[in-house]
Amino acid sequence: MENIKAKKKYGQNFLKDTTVLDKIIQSMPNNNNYLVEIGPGLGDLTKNLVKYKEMTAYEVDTDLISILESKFAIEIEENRLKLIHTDVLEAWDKQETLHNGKYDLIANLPYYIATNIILRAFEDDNCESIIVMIQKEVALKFSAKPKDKEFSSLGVIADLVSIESRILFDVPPESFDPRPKVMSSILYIRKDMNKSIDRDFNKFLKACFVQPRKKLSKNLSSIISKDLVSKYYEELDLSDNIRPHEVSSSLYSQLYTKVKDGRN
Ligand SMILES: C[S@@+](CC[C@H](N)C(=O)[O-])C[C@H]1O[C@@H](n2cnc3c(N)ncnc32)[C@H](O)[C@@H]1O
Repeated sequence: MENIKAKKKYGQNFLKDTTVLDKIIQSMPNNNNYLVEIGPGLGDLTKNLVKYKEMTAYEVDTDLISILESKFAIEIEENRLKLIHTDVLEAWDKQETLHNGKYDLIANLPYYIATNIILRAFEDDNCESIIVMIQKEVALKFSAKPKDKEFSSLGVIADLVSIESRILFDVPPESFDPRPKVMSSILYIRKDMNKSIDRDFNKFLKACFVQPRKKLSKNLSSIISKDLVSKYYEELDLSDNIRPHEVSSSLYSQLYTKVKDGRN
């Protein structure tokens, strides 16, 4: 590895296993979309991606930016790679999209903000596919289906915005330098470009799953009155004993519409 110390605060675990790098490249969707990478790090994944497509990479770490600028001087000069020095979440706050045109997001994400990044990518209307390395435990949540024990607010949202969401393969700690403490997985999500999610829906879901093993009705009564809970349960034909992970995504969507309309 270059003479650089990985920074914990930026979630830096550099992917060094070339077999895994090849497998990520093989997982790239076969389409004409532009590519966006978040956190190119030392550029090992970037080097492989830029061979196939024009792309933009967002990196927050100043030290890495100067390494990347000299490593990819030719690609930057030829406009095949655009390197943007910023916190990607701030970029999303400013411009709502990471690219003005349909794109796929490919990244080995910093674990400390991986969930936020995926949720932001769901809201970004130009982002079609998401192929990201994240902590396995979080990948299981995003790919879980109703009745799975991992089914949570993240599974509901992923289910509602996507045509497909699944784990492609696992990656062990030995594939990185430095090694993370946890197992990682590559998560693949193909969004349904006709669907979009109301930002407050996520807050509503968090309340529904606040005590995941308790009855959903109990969690709901912290945001609406018990009378309204009973009314909506009757209208949607929900059993009083139902637990949050047993409710389908479409029922959550209907329940949210009722709660929202009830407030207006
Ligand atoms: C897990 S490392 C992956 C590095 C490289 N892509 C690889 O696979 O070896 C995460 C990368 O995200 C960068 N990063 C962390 N927080 C970021 C943020 N808020 N915005 C943009 N990049 C960020 C880190 O500096 C680091 O380069």
